[in-house]
Amino acid sequence: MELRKGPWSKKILVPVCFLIILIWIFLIDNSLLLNNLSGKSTLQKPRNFVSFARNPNLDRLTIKEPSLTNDAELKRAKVSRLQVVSLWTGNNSVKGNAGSLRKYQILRQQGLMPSKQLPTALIIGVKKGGTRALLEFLRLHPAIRAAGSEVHFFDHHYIKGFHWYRHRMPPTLSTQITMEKTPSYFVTSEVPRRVQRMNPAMKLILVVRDPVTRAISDYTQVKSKRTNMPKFEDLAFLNGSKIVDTTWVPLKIGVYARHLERWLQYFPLSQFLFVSGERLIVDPVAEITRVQDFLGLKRVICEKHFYFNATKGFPCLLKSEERPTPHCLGKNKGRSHPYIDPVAIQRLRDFYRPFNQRFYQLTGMDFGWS
Ligand SMILES: Nc1ncnc2c1ncn2[C@@H]1O[C@H](COP(=O)(O)OS(=O)(=O)O)[C@@H](OP(=O)(O)O)[C@H]1O
Repeated sequence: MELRKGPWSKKILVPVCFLIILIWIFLIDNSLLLNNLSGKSTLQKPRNFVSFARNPNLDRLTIKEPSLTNDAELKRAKVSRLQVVSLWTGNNSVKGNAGSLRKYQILRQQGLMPSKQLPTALIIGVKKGGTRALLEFLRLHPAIRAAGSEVHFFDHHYIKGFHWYRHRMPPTLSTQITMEKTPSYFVTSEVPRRVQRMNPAMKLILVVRDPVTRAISDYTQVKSKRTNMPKFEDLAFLNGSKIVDTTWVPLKIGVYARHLERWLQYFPLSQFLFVSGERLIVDPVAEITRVQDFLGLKRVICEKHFYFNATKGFPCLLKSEERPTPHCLGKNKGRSHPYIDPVAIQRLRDFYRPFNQRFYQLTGMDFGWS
């Protein structure tokens, strides 16, 4: 049928064309956005953490789809295909710039609402081991979301219940891992049983550091907040003798084997990853790679995220969840330590030696503390 020419047909044709172009732009835009959200990231199988050797094939491993037995699982599987999206919002609520709000709009249209979940991985310690550095580095991964501050649920707030705990967590998608770090968990006797009761499959990450330097670091922290702090040597040995005061908490924490033995009554070794606090400083990527593998995540965090700050003497981040510019951890991380009598240090090394050896035996890793 021939379309009649004239001013009337122009009046219809122009808005119709305009409308078609608008719809077309909208569809293209959304499909691009959804492609981005659908994530090219592939989850990996967790692997045996004991080995330091890297397996290049791991990059291509994918988690097998579980057998789908009912509608709910089928729905979940569909959802899991829309993989990782960064939920970097800087706080616990789903706020953000126009771009991220738009992402959430699209996610909602897909029936994907981020929600707060209980953690499935914990950094349990040790205090002054480098736990903050590890957590901040891990937060660079779009599939990891972590509570910003120490939650202390399993030691201080257990009575408040799982609802309280879950509420402290950031919102996540089903494909993201929720985590938190509270270094006192490792040394608090009730914690392993409580964690096991909540989730027997919990992944447990322990950052360890030479127990002598750890104790000095612990002491330095307390000293920075207190005036008239006795000397380290006076606290570490009983009444000016050569006998180590094993009741002094900064020294007790360093008997890692004892604490680990307690945890091993509740969790198999395969659920632990032991991170070297020393290596986290000299080669952060090596340690972060092990953690990503342990968590079954794609190796996203790499050399390009770090730079070495010579003034601070530590690796720092080029950008992070909170800040788009290069920055280091706070002033209270990487403090200089006071002078300690080398004789006292040697005595402490002798004290820790058998416990360290036992720890190496238990973990299957030699951390090289002399
Ligand atoms: N990248 C980077 N920047 C700064 N500091 C770093 C880093 N990596 C590891 N560390 C070491 O982390 C030590 C503090 O450990 P934690 O974060 O576990 O301390 S705390 O338990 O949370 O208080 C801290 O101990 P001190 O050196 O005694 O301050 C550092 O040695």
